[in-house]
This record gives sequence, structure tokens and C-alpha cells, in this order.
Amino acid sequence: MRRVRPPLALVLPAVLAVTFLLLPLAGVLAHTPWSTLPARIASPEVGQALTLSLTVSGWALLVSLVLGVPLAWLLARTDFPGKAFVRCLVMLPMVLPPTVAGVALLQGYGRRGLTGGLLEDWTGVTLPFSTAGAVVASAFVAMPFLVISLEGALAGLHPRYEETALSLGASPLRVFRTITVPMVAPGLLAGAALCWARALGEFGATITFAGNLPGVTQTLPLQVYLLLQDDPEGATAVSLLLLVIATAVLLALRGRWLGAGRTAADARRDGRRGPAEEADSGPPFVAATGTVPDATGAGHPLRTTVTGAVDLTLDVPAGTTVAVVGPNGAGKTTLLRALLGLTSRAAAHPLTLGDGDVAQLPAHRRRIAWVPQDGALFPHLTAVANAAYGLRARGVPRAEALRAARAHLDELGVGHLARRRPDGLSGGQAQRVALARALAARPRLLLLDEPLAALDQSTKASVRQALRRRLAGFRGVCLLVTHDPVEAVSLADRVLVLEDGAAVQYAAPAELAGRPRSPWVARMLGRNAWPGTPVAEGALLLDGGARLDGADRLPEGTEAALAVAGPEAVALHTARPDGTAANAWPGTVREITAQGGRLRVRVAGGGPEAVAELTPAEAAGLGLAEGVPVWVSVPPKEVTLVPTGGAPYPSDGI
Ligand SMILES: Nc1ncnc2c1ncn2[C@@H]1O[C@H](COP(=O)(O)OP(=O)(O)OP(=O)(O)O)[C@@H](O)[C@H]1O
Repeated sequence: MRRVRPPLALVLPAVLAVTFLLLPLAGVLAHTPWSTLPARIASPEVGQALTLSLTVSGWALLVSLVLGVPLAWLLARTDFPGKAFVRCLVMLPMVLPPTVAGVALLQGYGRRGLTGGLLEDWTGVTLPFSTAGAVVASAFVAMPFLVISLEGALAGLHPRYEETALSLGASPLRVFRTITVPMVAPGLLAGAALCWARALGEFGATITFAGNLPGVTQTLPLQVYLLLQDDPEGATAVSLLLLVIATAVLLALRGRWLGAGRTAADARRDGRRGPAEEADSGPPFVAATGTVPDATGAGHPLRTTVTGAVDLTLDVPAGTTVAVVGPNGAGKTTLLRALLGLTSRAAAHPLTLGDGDVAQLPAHRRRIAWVPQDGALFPHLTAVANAAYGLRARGVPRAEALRAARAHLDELGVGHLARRRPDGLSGGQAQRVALARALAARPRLLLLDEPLAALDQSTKASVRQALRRRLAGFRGVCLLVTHDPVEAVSLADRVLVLEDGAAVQYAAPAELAGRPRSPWVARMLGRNAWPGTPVAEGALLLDGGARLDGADRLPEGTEAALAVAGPEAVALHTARPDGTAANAWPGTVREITAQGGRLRVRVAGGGPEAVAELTPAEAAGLGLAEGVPVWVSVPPKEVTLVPTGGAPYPSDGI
């Protein structure tokens, strides 16, 4: 952090605030009867009150954990009617005067309260003036600290970890136990410690509700209050004891709340090993002996109709990889989440994977594995434990699951990293582990959400190669969301183009490249695309008003079509070209970019916008530069006319 000279107007009140907080504590230390302190603290009365305080605060913590952890989870992870009211209710004991809390407890659970009589009849337990009552009073005021701290930690935990675990076959309870709780452990621990410390120091609600009976409800804070009347030195000595305990709790929380400890980012940074260290990371795992199960058995074709925010039908043979492409907001992620059963915005019904309809099953029983964009590896598990997660969730014995997980890691070239945690893996390694984890779960449908998006070019190429090799042996259907045309064309057998939640085209990559049915796809593939309406056989009136002749005859009744031409087919001239009355128009050079060894020149204004591809020598010969006026021409035989609208599927079926 940059050091600045703080203004005096801020320093003075801050110093006063510290003094204000410090003086009472200094007063306790100054007036502590140090010579008699050991004897006083060791006295039977203090011992009894301390034991009672620890017992009561321990039980209050237990009650808060049992009731408060599920409540915090519901508040953070679900929506239900009256949620705002419940959240207020949870916080109320923090702002109530403790004596008011005690009165409220008497009215609720006292002998003449709403439920006290019933409780006594059924269980024989009377809460007021009993240790159980002191526990109830402490839990009432302390539980909010746990709930609020844990809810905050849960809100900071992105749900994709839990959703990924569900997609690997873990039941919601198992996900809670093996993913949620370990991942929010620091927040849970901090909340538990604060809750316990608050229960230990509880005074007002306890004395009001449970009274002040030595050995039964007289905890240390109550004893301090009583001692103050005729033995102030004794009160100071016992106060010091409570102060020491509270300080110890704060010191234990230091790393989290007082900023003196290592941050999670520090830990991640330190945990990430460089390439030099990689070579030193111990012997690689013994060559795996497990088999890679998804390569055997019958395949699982996908048949489904999705309705809602995404509206389409898919019928995909087993072993097919489908790239799902479309502009931002087209509905790609919504489609994947509908198949997983994780969104209410769209539903897949029916959803047949091989022999059975899984539409009615919850996410964890559908056998649809999902790899989110960043892989969402579970940070508290090693790579091999991550990869074994799905098999363990399905009850495969530990040793067998680990053996199979290692085989999958080996297949993807990351077997030697099996014992690393995710924070010690590079982006490309993490993606391979995430893919191994998904495949090891033996899914019938594999969903990959932009698996290579976050990788640099060279890593991308090697992970793409590993992915292609691995998908070749996968017997289910793989849907792969991507924005990258190279990825779509090189990895997929079919490409599904989505726009505004609907399928615009579903075709083989070659068909898509040659006859794209939407300007977005054509441009994604680096081609010129001009939408228009047919005016004559083989001619379009473009949306901008120009006429373009093409090589194709459009089917009778075509209402809208797209004229497509590669940038290499577009010619640029310094003056109107002779002999090409058709398909020539003037414009101005707007942008010149390098692509490989060639230049791409964007021309706009005057006619339809066009991109031409030239060699640098050609561009120099034409004197091209941004702002230079030119003529554009495209030979009609180079212009493909593609009907748009209508069914997205090619005539040869799917
Ligand atoms: N929880 C939600 N509530 C309401 N609308 C949503 C929600 N999630 C997504 N949407 C909307 O649904 C549409 C499709 O979103 P989706 O995330 O599926 O698009 P996408 O194709 O995956 O986009 P991107 O390429 O940007 O990831 C968008 O218009 C988006 O704003």
C-alpha cells in the first residue's frame, strides 16, 4: 500500500478512539491484585463459575451450530417467502438490550410463557432458573454471530463449485458436507469462535431468564457483577480472566479479521509453483493401472426438447461433439443449465440419454457432467481427489476410485500432478484436471463451457489437442460452448448456432463455413455476410438498398437470404472497375489489420460494408491507408446465397 502522510484532522480523533478503548483495559490491569491473583482465580467459587461458563457457552455453541448452520445455508443459497423477515429475526438479538431478550425468553419459554408449560409437561424440563435456561439465553444472543458470519462466507462462495459437484453425481447433502463446509471453513470457524465468545460473556439475558444460582446459572460474568458490590478487587481479578479468554479468541482469529495473517491470495500465490519447481515435485505417480471406463459400453445419444428462455430440439447421435456458438446473451449457458436441471428459466423435457428419460431426475442423478469456464476445481482437494470425486460420490471404493482417477489424469497428461492442489496448477493443467474429473464420473452427456477461453495461445493449442484426443473416445454426446471459430471447427462434428434462445443453424463445420445462415456466424468465420431479400433469380436487394448478384438460385418462396463471400474474393480498386457492372460499389478504407502474412482491409460508406484480404504488396500498389477512397467488387460467381429463417437443420438430417 502507498504510504501517505495522514492529515492531522483524522489522526487526532483516531488516536482518541484508541485511547478511549485502551484506558478501561489499562484500568483493569492497573487495579488487578497481582499478589493475590493466583489464589483468587484458583478459588472454588471462581472455578465453579468458570466451569459453568465453559459448559454453558460450549452447549450454546453446539445449539447454534446445529440450528444456525442450516439456517445460514438456506439464507445464502435459497429463496423463500419471508426471507427478509427471517434475516431480520436472526439479527434482532444483536440489537436487543439483553434484559429485553431475557424478558422475551421468559414470555416464550418461561413457565407462564407461550410454550414453557407444554415443555414442562412433555419433558419435565423447566428452563428458567436452570443451567439449560442459561444455555438457551446464551444461544439466543450468540447464534446471530455464527449465522451472519457463515452466511457471508457462503455468499462469497460461487455456487458453481456446488453445482459442479452435483453434476458429478454427489447428492445435495454430500455436496454440503464435502464441498460447502470445507470451502467456507474459515468463515464457519470465525463465526463459531465469535458465537462462543459472545456466549461466554453473556450476562443480561441470562440473569433475567435463568437467574443467578451459584453452580446452576451463576456464570463468570454474573459473578463479576456480584463481586463488584463487596469485593471490587475480586471483580477485577475475574474480569481479567474473561479479558484474557476474549483476547485469546481474537488472536486466534487474527489472520481473518485483524489483517495480520496471510490472505488467501498470498496463500494462492505462494502455493503456485513455477516450472522449475515442477521438475522437482517428486516422483510422478506410478503408471496407472485403472481403465478409462467411458471408452467401453454402449453409447448415449441425446434427444431433447428445450423450452423457455431457450427453445430448440436436439437429436444427436452418440459420440458426437457439438460446438454451441452464438453472440453474448444468445442462451448458451442457459441451454447447459437447462440440461443440468439447474435453472428455472428453461427446461429440457424430454431429456433422453441413451435408453432413459432423465428429465424428472434431480441434477445429481442425471449423469450429465459439467465443466464450467474456469474448471471450478475444488481447492481443498488434490488433483487426484478432484478427479476421483464423481466415482466416490457414486459409492466406488476409495482405492478403486483413485486408481481410475489417476488413469484419467494420465490420459490427459497430468498424472504427475496428481498430488498437487489446484492452487499449484497452471491454467492449462487445471483445465485438464477438470476434464479428467468430468470424464472419470462416467457421464452420459458432457457439457464444456468455454474450456479453452482463459488459456494463452500455446497452452490453448496443447489443451485443444488433448481434448480432441480424449473426446474421440467418449461414447456420449459432448456439448462444447465456445466463442472461438477455430475451436468450433477443429473440435466439433456439428455446430449449433444459437441466437436469441433459438437454433439458427445446426450443421457440420464445412456446411457452416460454406453456407452460414446468420451474419454473426459468417463474420465469426471471417467471411462477408450481407442480409437481404430476393429480387430476381440469383439476386438480392440488400438491407442497405444495394443489389448483389450471386451464384445460386434461391428456392422458390424464399423470403430472406444472406449473400456470403470470403474476404479473398473481394477486390479493391482505385477507380470504378470496368466490365463489372454488377457487385461494385464505392467506399472508404476504415481499418487495415494484419492476419498471418496478409492484410485485411475494412471498407465502409457508400455501399455495403466489406472486408477484403490482400497481400501487403497489393495494398501498397493501391496506396491503401485509412481514409483512402476505393471501389469494391465481388464477382457474382464468388457470392453464395443462403436462405435464412425456417428450420435450422440441413436437408441431410442431423
Ligand atoms: N438468472 C437470470 N435471470 C434473468 N435473465 C437471465 C438470467 N441469466 C441469464 N439471463 C439472460 O438470459 C439470456 C441468455 O443468457 P446466457 O447466459 O445463457 O447467454 P450466453 O449465450 O451464455 O452468453 P455469454 O456468451 O455472454 O456467456 C441473456 O439475455 C441474459 O441476460
